[in-house]
Amino acid sequence: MKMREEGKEGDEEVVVDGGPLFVTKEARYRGAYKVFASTILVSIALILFYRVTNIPTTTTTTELLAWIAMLVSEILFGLYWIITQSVRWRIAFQSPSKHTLLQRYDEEKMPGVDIFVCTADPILEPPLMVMNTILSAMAYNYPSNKLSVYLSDDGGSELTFYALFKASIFSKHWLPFCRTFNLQTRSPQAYFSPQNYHNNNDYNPNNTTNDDDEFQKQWLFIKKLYEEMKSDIERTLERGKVADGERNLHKGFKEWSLKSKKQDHHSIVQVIIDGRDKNAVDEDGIQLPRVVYMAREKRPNYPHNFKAGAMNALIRVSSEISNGAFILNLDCDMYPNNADTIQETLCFFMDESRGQDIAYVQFPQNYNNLTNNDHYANSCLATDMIELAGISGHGAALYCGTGCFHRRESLSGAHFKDYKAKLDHNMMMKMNPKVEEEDNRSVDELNEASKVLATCTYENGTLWGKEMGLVYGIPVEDIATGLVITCRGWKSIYYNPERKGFIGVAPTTLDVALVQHKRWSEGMFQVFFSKYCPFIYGHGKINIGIQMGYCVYLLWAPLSIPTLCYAILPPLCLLSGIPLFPQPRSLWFLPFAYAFLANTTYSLCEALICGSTIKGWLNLQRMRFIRRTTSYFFGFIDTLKKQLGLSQTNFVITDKVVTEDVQNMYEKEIIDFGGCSSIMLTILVTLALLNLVGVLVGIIIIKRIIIIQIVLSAMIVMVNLPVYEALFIRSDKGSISSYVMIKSFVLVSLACFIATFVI
Ligand SMILES: O=c1ccn([C@@H]2O[C@H](COP(=O)(O)OP(=O)(O)O[C@H]3O[C@H](CO)[C@@H](O)[C@H](O)[C@H]3O)[C@@H](O)[C@H]2O)c(=O)[nH]1
Ligand SMILES: [Mn+2]
Repeated sequence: MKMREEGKEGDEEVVVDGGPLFVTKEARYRGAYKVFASTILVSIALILFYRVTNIPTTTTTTELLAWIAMLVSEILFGLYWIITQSVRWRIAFQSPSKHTLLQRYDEEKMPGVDIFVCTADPILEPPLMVMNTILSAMAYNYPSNKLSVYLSDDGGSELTFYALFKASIFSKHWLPFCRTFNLQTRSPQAYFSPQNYHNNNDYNPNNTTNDDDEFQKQWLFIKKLYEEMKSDIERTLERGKVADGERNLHKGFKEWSLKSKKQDHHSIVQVIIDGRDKNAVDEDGIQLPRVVYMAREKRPNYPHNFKAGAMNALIRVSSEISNGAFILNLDCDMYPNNADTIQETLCFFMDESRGQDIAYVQFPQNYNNLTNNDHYANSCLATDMIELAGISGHGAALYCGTGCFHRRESLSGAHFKDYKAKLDHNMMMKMNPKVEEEDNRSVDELNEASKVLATCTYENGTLWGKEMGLVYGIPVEDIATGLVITCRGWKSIYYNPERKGFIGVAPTTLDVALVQHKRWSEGMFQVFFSKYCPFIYGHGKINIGIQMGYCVYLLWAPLSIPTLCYAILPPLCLLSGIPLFPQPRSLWFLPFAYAFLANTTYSLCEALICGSTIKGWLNLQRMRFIRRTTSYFFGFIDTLKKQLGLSQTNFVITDKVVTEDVQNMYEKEIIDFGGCSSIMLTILVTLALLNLVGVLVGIIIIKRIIIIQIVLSAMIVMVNLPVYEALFIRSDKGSISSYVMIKSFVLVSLACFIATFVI
């Protein structure tokens, strides 16, 4: 097949053999979806019409207020529903063709790729886990002289440095092993886990025949080496410092000879494996990729801007050392799970006709520790398979902070039109891409030259964090940065391949899950409130579908308000006999029933299509309720506080360590309420009890006019069954304390008293 393409500049024609490097397909049945969505839109309109035309005029002010609160809630729910539509109109799937890429470009023409791994705390993020990410990144199926792996350590810890040093030694055996047996899973921990042998075709001792002696021997040997590295790293972590004897093994340890604290130390850059060194080879004599350790300078009176600050320092340091044309950004727990991912991704960037304007390629976040029914709803199946692909249908992707490949120029701040002009200029001048001059500096010189770029003062008076690099001041630096890049005229790709590209660790306690969602909802609402609000900042720059797509997430926090209204007002009004919904006999009942049933059925079907179970879907409904009434609510309050200048941006790191009893509870899919903050639990329990009382009272004094309220409260009771269990039946560590129970009882009694007797 031949593809002809008009050269954009002049009359030159580019003729490419073998077709494009990737194709985009759109999902079918979108027309049917639009028809369905219009019926819901009609029912929303009818509901609002009913609310407005039936405002109670002859009754008490309380009733009037309750009615107005319901009206406002329904307006907000309705608006949010409308916002979530654009991501369901045009769902795009991408398929790259790496074989075409490999035919067209040989190794020499492949661009440099720099991989950034961020870690921040050796206790919350165990160095062994981080090293598994590093090792699988080093083991990518990619010419090693074009590959550099950077570890940013915001913990500034010699323990992490020690682990990296150990991993660099182990890699000399690990990389040849991966290559020889063509493994796909290249994180040693994942490869050696029993699970892997179950669901992977990778060469392994269980499915090889007897004549594979060589493999068996190697496997045992490598496994032993891995176990040794693991115990060295873990022993050192337990001891809390590197043994004196081992400090002499690498001169980098000298950096810690002065007293240095996590938040107070000078900048450290150590090239651990020098990609140019002819002696830096693995056991097969093949060149190793470059490995660099960086801990940027931290001083108590300098804001360090969390992960965004670390990334920006990495951008600068890497530009000094390797200056790869593409950058892969990984959280320390997200290990590469497919050895060919780089080649697949380059298909997007290097496609002759559509590649130029692509700034980044984002992969979905996947986890390897989910339970069957995913009881903390960590997996976001519909988000990954539909919503993000839906934004992609409009030509953009959300940058989600990990599992994302960037073009160096766009991440550093270039506008697409400037980039394009430069590119066209170079083409016109028939200039070859600048041939990199051989860098003759020694490792020590490189370290020293790079250190300067990672100091606290380096960014003073520069545009870093504003116009350059990742955006500062927002806890979801990733989302904000992606939006800014998109508004600079770049396109981006969301790619969800069949074999997962990256796999990380999902929260295993309710507390961690809720704290994470609080940071996200708060951060995203801050984006909405900031100058980056997609409707304003993006106006005229990105299409409305993308603007709406961003707001699906940016508006999580305010969604807490109508949800709380819906969870509090109906049961309270039940107690005082105030009807808030039309009677079942009235025709107005229909739009309410339809909107509810149709939406629920749709969401269930969508979840099942995306691979969820029915129980998993129910769990998602529960977690949504819990998140909206706690995490999002606090995210909402804190955003307002921040707008008023009462609080500052914070970043609570997700704990990635799992103790044994937590793990046991998690595997049995029992919700661990134990560690949750008492105020979040009080809200949860109060709402659960209030609705329980509502249902009971409703059933006793059953009146037709309040049937919808009873059903609504009954739904909330159903969703909250595990809460009652943790209150009244369980007595383990993960149950709810009697302190919280008493507080909530008092609150509910007070509310009931007021509702029944005062109103
Ligand atoms: O001061 C900091 C804080 C965090 N991190 C790193 O940032 C990453 C993400 O932190 P984590 O606690 O795991 O947060 P998550 O909620 O799991 O992360 C998601 O959400 C974040 C924004 O809220 C993004 O930065 C992440 O990329 C995205 O995966 C980790 O590798 C951390 O080591 C730093 O490097 N420096
Ligand atoms: Mn994480």
